[in-house]
Amino acid sequence: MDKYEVIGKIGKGSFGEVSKIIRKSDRKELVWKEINYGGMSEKEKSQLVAEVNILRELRHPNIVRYYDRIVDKKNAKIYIVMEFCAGGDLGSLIKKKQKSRENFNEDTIWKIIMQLCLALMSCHQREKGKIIHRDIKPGNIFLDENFNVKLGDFGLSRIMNEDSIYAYTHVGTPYYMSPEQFSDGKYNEKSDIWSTGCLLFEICALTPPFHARTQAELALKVKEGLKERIPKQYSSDLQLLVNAMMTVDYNRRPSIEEILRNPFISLRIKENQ
Ligand SMILES: CNC(=O)c1c(C)[nH]c(/C=C2\C(=O)Nc3ccc(Cl)cc32)c1C
Repeated sequence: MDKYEVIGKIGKGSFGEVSKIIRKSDRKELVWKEINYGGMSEKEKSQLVAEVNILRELRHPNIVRYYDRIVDKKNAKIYIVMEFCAGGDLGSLIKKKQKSRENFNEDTIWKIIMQLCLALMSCHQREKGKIIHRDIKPGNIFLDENFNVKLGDFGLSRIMNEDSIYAYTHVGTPYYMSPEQFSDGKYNEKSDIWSTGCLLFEICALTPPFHARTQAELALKVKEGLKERIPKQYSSDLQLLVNAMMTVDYNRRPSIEEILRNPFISLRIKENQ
């Protein structure tokens, strides 16, 4: 713990508090996420260790970089040290745009979604077995000082799923839950594609694709898949991509490889690289 100086809390990550820290050896700005494993079963604890080990090996410019972990046995806490993203989370940025009624320009949207697709590809195609995120949402995507997009909490959410007591510490309507998850709780890499489609819709429309007062109502709307068009200022390419990613039947929903093979997508990647 004394390798780092704590600056202060900067956010409530999905499964624990995030604080900004400074590494004393080189004054590098970092963050750590504090996870209290006190109430965890042995199974959950070993799953947490497995998830952190997966996080350690993920190296991609669009995935939040893992640096270190500290286990504080006395207080039953684990601190996961990760890269600092000065731009904060995409959720806050969307809220700001909503307030100022200012839409993202189309080029920025393509840059964001392409980086996310590249992050997803590196995890869905991982040779040691695909990693599924399960919790893609604006609050889990971070921006660095150059507006590069970083997917956070990769893999951690696998242990913190609905049957974990920790899953309910973070509230919020599951706006991005896929039809197959609502139907039979089945989750696969196509579910990450659905959530990314919902995210793309929200970046364009500055509001989630489905609104409901109850989860039951949300489930119905999601399974119907009926949503508004994205604002007409955007190209049909963008609308086509949202529609493809939000295909209700996951067997017909494109894989990340298919999305990145699509000409109007791959062209944008080349333009933005
Ligand atoms: C108001 N909060 C912020 O502006 C903010 C900033 C500048 N950074 C963050 C969050 C993270 C950050 O900077 N790096 C992170 C790595 C993993 C996770 Cl789960 C979160 C972060 C936040 C929430």
